[in-house]
Amino acid sequence: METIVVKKETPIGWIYLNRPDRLNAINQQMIKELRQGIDEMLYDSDIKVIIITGNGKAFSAGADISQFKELNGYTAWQFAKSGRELMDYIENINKPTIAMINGYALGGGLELAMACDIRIAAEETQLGLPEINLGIYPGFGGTQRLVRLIGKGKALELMLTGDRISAKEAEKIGLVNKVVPLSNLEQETRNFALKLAEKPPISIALIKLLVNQGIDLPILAGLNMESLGWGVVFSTEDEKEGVSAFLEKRKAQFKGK
Ligand SMILES: CC(C)(COP(=O)(O)OP(=O)(O)OC[C@H]1O[C@@H](n2cnc3c(N)ncnc32)[C@H](O)[C@@H]1OP(=O)(O)O)[C@@H](O)C(=O)NCCC(=O)NCCSC(=O)CCO
Repeated sequence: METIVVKKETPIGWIYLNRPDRLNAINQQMIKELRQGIDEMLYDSDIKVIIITGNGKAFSAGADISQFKELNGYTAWQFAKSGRELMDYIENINKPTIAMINGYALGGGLELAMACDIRIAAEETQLGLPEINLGIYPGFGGTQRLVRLIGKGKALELMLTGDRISAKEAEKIGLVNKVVPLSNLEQETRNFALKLAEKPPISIALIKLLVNQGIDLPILAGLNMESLGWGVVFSTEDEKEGVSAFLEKRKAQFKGK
């Protein structure tokens, strides 16, 4: 693959956006290769958590603007659709994902980070959806995901102004989960991933499904899904192990069964 690098550090799967001279701008090829990289991690049962990050001085500065001049109405629609479908796919996979954000997370770069379950950013990071300054608007799911993450008022402010905000401000409004010094970014993200890797995978998959699908359902439908899901978790070996470990005062060892 030319635009990303994948590295397995069991139980963590690392995916590096790898166009550093273009600040990891997302082109059609990267969209295709990201899907392949995600699938490689998804179908490897030894990989429990996926971390997406950027090589060089940015997570990603967004969609590749140099391709925009070639787009017409139809191909622009197709490009946005393929980027947005990638983000939907990442959001809904049944393994946890972490965006490890360094430098810039702008436009499609922030939309990719928002499709991940957890965002950990270095202090120097700047985040934003500056598409409006190009005479367009966020097209990889940003208009929908940002509202759901931080609420309508602040989401509109960020999208209408196109302003960049600091990592600290992003943490304050709930856009990132954690801000750390750049020198600690990799280790803190790894530690977070290892913590998630110890949790029962079936519970993780169900929590993701309930949250991601439930948010768009009438609350009673979501609550019913939650109750029904107990029928699934209570039929797993991990539930037996978790409850036994508590009663026997030992640490549970989950197997994803
Ligand atoms: C991120 C910025 C603020 C960084 O500025 P700076 O440090 O000065 O670095 P640059 O010289 O601008 O960038 C280095 C190099 O990368 C190219 N580049 C940066 N971003 C992109 C991009 N999105 N697409 C294509 N290429 C990009 C830049 O042209 C430079 O190339 P050279 O050949 O060396 O000149 C600044 O780069 C910036 O503001 N970038 C654009 C951010 C943006 O508008 N993102 C939204 C894109 S639209 C989108 O994402 C749609 C999906 O919703």
